[in-house]
Amino acid sequence: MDLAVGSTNPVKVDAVERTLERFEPAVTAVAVDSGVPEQPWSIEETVTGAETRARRALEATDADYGVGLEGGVARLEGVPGLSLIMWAAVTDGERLERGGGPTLSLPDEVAARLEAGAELGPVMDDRLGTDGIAEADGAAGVLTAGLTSRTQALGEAVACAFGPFVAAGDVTRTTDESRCY
Ligand SMILES: O=c1[nH]c(=O)c2ncn([C@@H]3O[C@H](COP(=O)(O)OP(=O)(O)OP(=O)(O)O)[C@@H](O)[C@H]3O)c2[nH]1
Ligand SMILES: [Mg+2]
Repeated sequence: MDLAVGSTNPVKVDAVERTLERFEPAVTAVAVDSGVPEQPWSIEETVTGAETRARRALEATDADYGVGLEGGVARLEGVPGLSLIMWAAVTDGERLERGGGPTLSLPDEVAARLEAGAELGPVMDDRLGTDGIAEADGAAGVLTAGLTSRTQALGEAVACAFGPFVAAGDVTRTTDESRCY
């Protein structure tokens, strides 16, 4: 099974490879424009970014599926403050499915800097004195003290978006006698 991921961020590629390893996919990372701001500021923008990445990754390759992953922030109804959200989208060129990943609250001082127009990754790096936390544990890992990680969290979104294709019987586990199709 060939997959095209609409990002060259190794955390996103890793999330796809780990979640779907049972299908032994050949994964190609494709740099694509998400079509949304660098820092998505709503569920809608985040979902749209994931969808656009999935479609453009598939268009750029002859993969079986395009996978898009987008992180964003949003003020969620019923949840105080600003939340980190993440969404995945998977398309086979005809059908597109979406899945959400874990959500967590961002510290008020981080929220204030994002409100002022900053991007989450750089803000986290500045707070932690790191370089490229978004391509490592991520805010998801740091803010949960390692109980999860950005890779693991994004992997849950991938599972929710790819699952419908598996449940529909479009994809089967690779074994000696059968193959993904
Ligand atoms: O430290 C972080 N931990 C996270 O858990 C996380 N989730 C999202 N972001 C940040 O939100 C913006 C859009 O995210 P994003 O989907 O564009 O990802 P990205 O920019 O890292 O990769 P990519 O654009 O090369 O695919 C970027 O500023 C990301 O840094 C995170 N930063
Ligand atoms: Mg980005």
